[in-house]
Amino acid sequence: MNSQPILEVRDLTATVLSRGTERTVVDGVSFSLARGRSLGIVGESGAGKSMLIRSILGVHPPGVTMRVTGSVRLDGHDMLSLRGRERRRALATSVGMIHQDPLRSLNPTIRVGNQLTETLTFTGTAGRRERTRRGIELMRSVGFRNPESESRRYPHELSGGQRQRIGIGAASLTEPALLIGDEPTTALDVTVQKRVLDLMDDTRSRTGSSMMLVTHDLGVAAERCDEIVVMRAGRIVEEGITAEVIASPAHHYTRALLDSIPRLDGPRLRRLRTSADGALS
Ligand SMILES: Nc1ncnc2c1ncn2[C@@H]1O[C@H](COP(=O)(O)OP(=O)(O)OP(=O)(O)O)[C@@H](O)[C@H]1O
Repeated sequence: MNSQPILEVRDLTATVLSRGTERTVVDGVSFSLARGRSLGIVGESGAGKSMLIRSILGVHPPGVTMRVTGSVRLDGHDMLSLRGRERRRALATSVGMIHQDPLRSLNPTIRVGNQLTETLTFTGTAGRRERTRRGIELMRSVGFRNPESESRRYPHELSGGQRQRIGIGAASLTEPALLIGDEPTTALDVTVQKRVLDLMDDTRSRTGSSMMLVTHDLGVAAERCDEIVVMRAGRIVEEGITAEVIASPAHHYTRALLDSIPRLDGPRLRRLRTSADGALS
């Protein structure tokens, strides 16, 4: 078995360039993720979690010019040196991406079954009949009871949880080495959140994928990930094995995030102070 980490990020720095000004949004980030393991990227809004993922994948926000330096080795690909078609091919075969709002990534005019199998068309892995069969099989595996008829629906005809199931199905279609969830359950209500996270866990056990889970919720990362990276203002302030970070957080910001996790047995919660309050450094 390949013992190389699935992802190795070294000194990654991303700077947004706009009208003669520069703003560093990811600042000297280094970490690695072993194959088969799961990593939670945690931090408040604006900490740089999404920009970190974008910089790793080389997918920048539309209309934004960015300079990215450092190195990213993903499933054997030297990501920062890849361009255009080569990069898209590396992403299509090695990475499955699950977004916060699957409506953003689903085409409203295409039936969900057809969208699911689009990736297979792109990677050229199967003929039309085989793709349809795989799409239906996949919908069943992500919890649809009547996939033959449900695959003919349009995205707006599904609930938020069902759409996220389609998102997870699409992300796992090619059994990628790395699944990335960018706040995949933030838009869902609590009971649906648990089912979607369970489905991601099941999918990982089926495909053997590693996982990066981006979330502002330390509780979710603590429950689902082997390791945690805590980000603040573009930097990593704490990282380690989940159980150790939770048992004895070294950084006061991690302690503040921990204090803000709702607990049924605990005292009333304090609101987490954010950078906007200016009190945490
Ligand atoms: N399109 C953009 N153009 C310029 N700056 C941006 C853009 N998107 C994000 N930023 C800036 O980059 C920094 C990091 O934002 P990022 O979206 O990565 O944070 P985040 O931790 O993912 O937060 P959230 O969970 O709210 O998305 C912020 O200061 C933000 O203002």
